[in-house]
Amino acid sequence: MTAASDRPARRLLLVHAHPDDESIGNGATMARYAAEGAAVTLVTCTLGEGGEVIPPELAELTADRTDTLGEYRIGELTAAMGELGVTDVRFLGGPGRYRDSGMMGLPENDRPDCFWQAPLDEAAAHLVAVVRELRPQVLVTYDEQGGYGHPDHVKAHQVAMRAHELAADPAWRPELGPAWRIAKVYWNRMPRSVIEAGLAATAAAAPFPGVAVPADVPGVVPDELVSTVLDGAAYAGVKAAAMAAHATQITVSGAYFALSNDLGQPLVATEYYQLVRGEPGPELPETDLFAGLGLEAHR
Ligand SMILES: CC(=O)N[C@H]1[C@@H](O[C@@H]2[C@H](O)[C@H](O)[C@@H](O)[C@H](O)[C@H]2O)O[C@H](CO)[C@@H](O)[C@@H]1O
Ligand SMILES: [Zn+2]
Repeated sequence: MTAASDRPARRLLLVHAHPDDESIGNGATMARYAAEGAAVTLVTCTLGEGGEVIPPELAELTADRTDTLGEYRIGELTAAMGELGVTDVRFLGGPGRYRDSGMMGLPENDRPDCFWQAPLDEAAAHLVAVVRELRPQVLVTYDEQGGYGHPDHVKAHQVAMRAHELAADPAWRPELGPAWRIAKVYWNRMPRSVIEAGLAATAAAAPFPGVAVPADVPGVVPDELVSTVLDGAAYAGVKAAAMAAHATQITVSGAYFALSNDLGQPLVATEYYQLVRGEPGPELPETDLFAGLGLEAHR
């Protein structure tokens, strides 16, 4: 167990479904807090084995050919985290423990080894062990829809929220370490006005054959649900580089990006959140995930 004096004062835990989600949703946030000396830990729940592959020269990696995309995406994630300065990167239950479940409704959803089929408390126990080891004050994950309905995103939400609850219960699995209550939980959000303006700009610039619609973008909500706005302008470059490192999944073109569906989206450095557990800081919208925790001196 790390002594309290050896831990950074501010500790942030992010839970994501696949390699690439962290850079798309939180790249600037992760880079900021890493640069400020906070502890930033990423837990990714699958290796993304079921993904499509953009570069033709890597096409044989897919599940229906050599089925080596998961291993390859570990390398992409390592490179992306190097761009952000994030050094603590973990896979839930260890690399390959839970396999990518595929898009909702596909036969992959029924594989016994996929994340969607994982028993909730079994998966949550792996995360409770991380929470009780690290003692983060802030947890970031997706909303109940997993942002856009992908089964691994929905499950990542369920596991993160369940682990938040169980980690704080001293009677639950005490062998996983002393209980720890994470003070603040945030869901990734995108204000509707921001994405509508960004998609209009994308359509005008036309960097890709198509343009996404708001329903394609994770976590879109009415602006008033956003509690926290992190201006990541200073980290826009490293966020773009981290996204580009996930080259099997993402193509970056200037201020825009596209997934393998070739539908352009704005690459936004300001990142938005909704506080769903814990108390907000004194000023709204918050501009710091640790606002209100008395840790301002540790920036
Ligand atoms: C951002 C994200 O969650 N990507 C997932 C997603 O990938 C999408 C999927 O392959 C879809 O069929 C494509 O049209 C879309 O462009 C992709 O982004 O699902 C994959 C399979 O579960 C997953 O590996 C990928 O990380
Ligand atoms: Zn994903």
